[in-house]
Amino acid sequence: MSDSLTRQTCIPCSGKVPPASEAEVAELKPQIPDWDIISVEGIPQLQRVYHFSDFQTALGFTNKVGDLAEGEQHHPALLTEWGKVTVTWWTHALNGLHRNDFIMAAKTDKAAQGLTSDVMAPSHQAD
Ligand SMILES: C[C@H](O)[C@H](O)[C@H]1CNC2=NC(N)=NC(=O)C2=N1
Repeated sequence: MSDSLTRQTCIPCSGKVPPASEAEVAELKPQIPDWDIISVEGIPQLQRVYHFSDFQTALGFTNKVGDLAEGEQHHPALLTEWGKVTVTWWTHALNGLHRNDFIMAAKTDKAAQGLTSDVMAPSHQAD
């Protein structure tokens, strides 16, 4: 069993490193079930929208994600709106997805814990 994504750290990534294989994506995606894989101008990206009760909380979360990004030297696109933050991860150097993006998505989920006003699906509710 692989270690949880939140306990892993990003590796420095250059254009020489291959993007995540289909098998790797199939292994990693279930660990971040609330994220979508979208395609922007042919570049696959991980995206999730988080909901908050006001702008201040959304901005606080944005800054938390910014701190995470600086710590790992892997940076997302962040769109902060009233009560809402859209986070998008991909690896610019590869024009695609790398394990680093899945690690950061999992860490982003952890950073959001206790801050969001997302309505949780029953399958994700804690006992
Ligand atoms: C030198 C520095 O580590 C690189 O330019 C990093 C910075 N942050 C990055 N962030 C993301 N998302 N993709 C990259 O390829 C990337 N490269």
